[in-house]
Amino acid sequence: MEGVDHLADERKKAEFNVEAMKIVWAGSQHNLEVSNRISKLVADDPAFRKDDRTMLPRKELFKNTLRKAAYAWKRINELRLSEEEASKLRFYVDETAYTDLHWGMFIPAIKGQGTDEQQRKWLPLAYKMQIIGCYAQTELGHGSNVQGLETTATFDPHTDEFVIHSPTLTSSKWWPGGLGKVSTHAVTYARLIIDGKDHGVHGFIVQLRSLEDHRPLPGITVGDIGMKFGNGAYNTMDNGVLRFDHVRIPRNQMLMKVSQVTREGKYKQSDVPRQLVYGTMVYVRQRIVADASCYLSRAVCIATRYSAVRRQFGSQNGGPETQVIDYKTQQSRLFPLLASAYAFRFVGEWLEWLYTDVMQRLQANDFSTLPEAHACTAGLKSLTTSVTADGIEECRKLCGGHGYLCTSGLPELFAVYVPACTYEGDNIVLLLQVARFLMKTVSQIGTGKQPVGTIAYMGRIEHLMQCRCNVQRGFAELSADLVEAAVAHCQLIVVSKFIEKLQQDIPGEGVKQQLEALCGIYYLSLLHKHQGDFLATSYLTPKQSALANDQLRALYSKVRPNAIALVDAFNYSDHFLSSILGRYDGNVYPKLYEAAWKDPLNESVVPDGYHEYVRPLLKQQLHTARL
Ligand SMILES: CCCCCCCCCC/C=C\CCCCCCC/C=C/C(=O)SCCNC(=O)CCNC(=O)[C@H](O)C(C)(C)COP(=O)(O)OP(=O)(O)OC[C@H]1O[C@@H](n2cnc3c(N)ncnc32)[C@H](O)[C@@H]1OP(=O)(O)O
Ligand SMILES: Cc1cc2nc3c(=O)[nH]c(=O)nc-3n(C[C@H](O)[C@H](O)[C@H](O)COP(=O)(O)OP(=O)(O)OC[C@H]3O[C@@H](n4cnc5c(N)ncnc54)[C@H](O)[C@@H]3O)c2cc1C
Repeated sequence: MEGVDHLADERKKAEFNVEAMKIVWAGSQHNLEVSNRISKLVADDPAFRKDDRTMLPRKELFKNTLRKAAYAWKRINELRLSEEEASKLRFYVDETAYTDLHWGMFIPAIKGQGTDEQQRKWLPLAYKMQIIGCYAQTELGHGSNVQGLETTATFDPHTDEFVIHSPTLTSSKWWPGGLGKVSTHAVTYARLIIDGKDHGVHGFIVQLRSLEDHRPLPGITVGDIGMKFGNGAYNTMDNGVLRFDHVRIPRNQMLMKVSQVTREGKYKQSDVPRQLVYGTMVYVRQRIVADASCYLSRAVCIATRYSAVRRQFGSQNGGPETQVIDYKTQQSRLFPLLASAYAFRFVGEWLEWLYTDVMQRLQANDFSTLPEAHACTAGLKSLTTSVTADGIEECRKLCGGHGYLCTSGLPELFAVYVPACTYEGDNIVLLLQVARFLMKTVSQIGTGKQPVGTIAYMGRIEHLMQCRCNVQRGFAELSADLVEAAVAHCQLIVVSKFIEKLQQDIPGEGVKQQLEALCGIYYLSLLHKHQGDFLATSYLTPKQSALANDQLRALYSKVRPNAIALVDAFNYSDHFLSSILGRYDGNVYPKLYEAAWKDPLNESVVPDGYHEYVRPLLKQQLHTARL
């Protein structure tokens, strides 16, 4: 029924102030106000329609994305939106586009690795979108191993230029978003060669296409790498391939904050760690962690609302069947994901703080916290994206058959999100970085160096203090176990940041109690999942393990009446969710029925192809039957 809130009874059960929880989720009253305003702006504008996305053929889909990106830029300028508002607009438009790489990687790379002079030259052009850039690092044969890149940038002292070249097929740049069809420029990573000596990988600004007619410049071969997983989803992005045939660029287009090449061809290293060349990746990993809670909460919102609408079995005396959300099995799959969405929100806030702190220290030439920042961004990126990708798929299953329909919103959400486990660092490769950091810490504890920050706890573990280990010995052999240790370390960070959040003043009736329950669900469900490890290492007795499980079930019951209100607190509009199963009013069945008839296949009663391919079969059967 139109206009009726089918979830109204559920909402009445809430034991906390939902408006106050919205503020906690948004981060502040101000953030909530901006979110509300920009979300409405997008939802009310038919130019941002997205319900047809999974039906469009690639070329049409891509053109549509170009139109939306241009329109979004026009609105940002017309309405004089601030950077914060513009980035919210991007969030609510909810469509991956070349602009993500322009704003999210090209500009940060120039800011992080360019000299002041280079920033003065390139940033104003990029900010006005008079040039459009991408981040061209990965190659056909090399992704995770950045030091293994093959593209070369050879200094020519006669002309004061670098010659950018792709010496082999495997050196072709492959994957960069925005590269395939749109970018005019790329921050390109290549091996710096001076006088035959290889100085390793550095970043260079290279123009790819003419600013007049958009054609590739001489020596450049560029195009899109083809369709990716899922309908709609990441196919709005032009991930590209790029080859250089001795392309010349002026010397001052090497990004020279970390190291420089002089007019005479001398290589000079600044007094900063070479890892700053990887700085853009650290920035984006931190952004990805913040985003994980958004994607997971979307899926959880859909699955929770639908689980309250859906009924199966358990009818008493002809009454209604049981809401599937009341089954403990459903709760044990759904509520830990609900708790994870909140947990990732808070750890994302903390990571943003950590990143800002590290950047301020770098300005003052204090590089001491860089290794921890790298380990935290890499590890949390890996943990949160893996849990979120798996969580979206679990939410699809929680919605039964209807979750498989594109109109549930879940298939596209999964398809667009799952590459986050790979891009910006394969999740296992990143966990190995964390493991290396942990092993290094252990090796230093023995020498009396007290660990601080997120690894401070290691200094309090008795047997680690006795440990005398070498970072590399046995590392490869034990790497699968070390990856598990790295995940456990990251989980500890998430849990401790959730607990720290609870120690803050949190206004709003019942809000803190709900967050305490969710925090309990988060760590107890982890404890339950890994109880074998805890029992094997005698950190828990079987009795304690059983008690923890009892407590977990009790918390599910505590959260159950609040479940709908807890997902309402995410404050997502129906436009943003783009899911019939996740509709705010729970009016699922009539809308599913209505949507089916809008499918292009139902435009005609007799489908295209019937007369060519079906009718002849039927005729043949009639003929055979008569015989
Ligand atoms: C006003 C209008 C506004 C409009 C608004 C629009 C807003 C839109 C904004 C959108 C914003 C953001 C979204 C961005 C979009 C995101 C889309 C993502 C697309 C994807 C992009 C990519 O994938 S880019 C390519 C990413 N590639 C990788 O991640 C490669 C992974 N590999 C590596 O990082 C390295 O190779 C690896 C670390 C694995 C190994 O490196 P190597 O040099 O070989 O190092 P090691 O020998 O192992 O280590 C040496 C020491 O260095 C330390 N270390 C390594 N990395 C780092 C680092 N990053 N930082 C600091 N330190 C590091 C390492 O620990 C070792 O230390 P030790 O002390 O010697 O042990
Ligand atoms: C949608 C999407 C967008 C992207 N956008 C960009 C972009 O804008 N710019 C850009 O430069 N790149 C981009 N990339 C590329 C991306 O960064 C790489 O794909 C990523 O870094 C992983 O590298 P790889 O593909 O080489 O994987 P590989 O390293 O080849 O991984 C393959 C397998 O090997 C394993 N493996 C690799 N090394 C080790 C090891 N040392 N020990 C144990 N196991 C290992 C991995 O765990 C994985 O299972 C994008 C990729 C995708 C999918």
